[in-house]
Amino acid sequence: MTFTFEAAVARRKFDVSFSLSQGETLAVLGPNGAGKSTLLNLISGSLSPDSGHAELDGDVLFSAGSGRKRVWQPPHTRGISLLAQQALLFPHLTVLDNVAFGPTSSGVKKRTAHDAARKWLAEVDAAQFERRKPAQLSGGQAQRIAVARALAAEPKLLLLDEPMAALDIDVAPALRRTLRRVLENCTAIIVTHDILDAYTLADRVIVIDNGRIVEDGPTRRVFEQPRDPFTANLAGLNVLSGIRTPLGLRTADGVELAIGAGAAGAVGSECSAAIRPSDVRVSTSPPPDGANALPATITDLEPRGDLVRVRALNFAADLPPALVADLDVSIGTAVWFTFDPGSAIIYSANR
Ligand SMILES: Nc1ncnc2c1ncn2[C@@H]1O[C@H](COP(=O)(O)OP(=O)(O)OP(=O)(O)O)[C@@H](O)[C@H]1O
Repeated sequence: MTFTFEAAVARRKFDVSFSLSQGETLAVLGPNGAGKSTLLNLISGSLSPDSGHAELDGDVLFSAGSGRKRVWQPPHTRGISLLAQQALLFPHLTVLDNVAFGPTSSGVKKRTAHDAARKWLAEVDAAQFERRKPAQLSGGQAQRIAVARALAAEPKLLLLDEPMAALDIDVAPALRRTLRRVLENCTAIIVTHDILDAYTLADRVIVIDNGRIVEDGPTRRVFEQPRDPFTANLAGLNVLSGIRTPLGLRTADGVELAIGAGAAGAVGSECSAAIRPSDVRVSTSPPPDGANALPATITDLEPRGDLVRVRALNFAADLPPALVADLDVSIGTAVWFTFDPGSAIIYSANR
């Protein structure tokens, strides 16, 4: 089973293509308005592209554009289930009938559909709720039932639209554990704003910005070696981009930085370096040796746990509050960020 997708929607400035292998779980991340819902809508069939072509397991979902024979498969024949932020259960049906709904409407006998529904309810640890009506369930319980209902339809591709977003923070981890288990046997695409969802559920990540894919790769690599500022911010890393030099890299502003670790392309090629904000120091005068010093102006000071994030336009340092007080810095103060060569990792921009 493979899924191939290519679609453009001009009025939304959306132009994305990618493919997915059998059993792969792909996380889709990106800022608000990036095009994540547009992507899910195109795949599930609630939106039609201006041009493009998508195939699931050899079955054409849509085909449009010049030189292509127009194909449009309605949502219910695509072999795709969508799990939304809200459980959206049928209020008048019991939990069992809600989960059996997919199999029953595809012509399976009621008894067989109920057997399948019980199997899926057990799979999501919700067997005890089968006689209840949706109004008698908590948000977390209802979302479990929605997972069972989505899986009972035996989709070739499961779409998840921020499935944890509407849940209380204390029930999300249990649902995340359930999803981790059931997604092992599924091909799935999960839209999320949460890096933890991507780390725990996805083999691969794409980041969409302005309707284009700006990152695509295995989850760990994308977050450890981000190319895009949005991804770097999500991963809690500073990323500097520049040209590879024998010592490290030279930024576009001409600052020469020594970087001790990592592998990058040839001298003169484009590269990036990632540095944790907790590995960055701040001083209010230029360091005497001038090494690895980035001049900046503070744009923001924000509390982060027991540290304070001292932020400039594209760079940040996490410092203890007492140190921030000693430095006597505030928004608008000119500072120098410094870091040890060994605390940064360099990598090729064309990974
Ligand atoms: N119904 C619509 N009609 C016209 N344009 C739309 C419509 N829905 C979204 N858009 C536009 O398409 C672009 C992509 O929006 P989309 O909803 O796909 O982003 P998103 O990544 O899902 O954002 P969010 O994280 O805020 O949900 C945006 O520029 C948005 O304004």
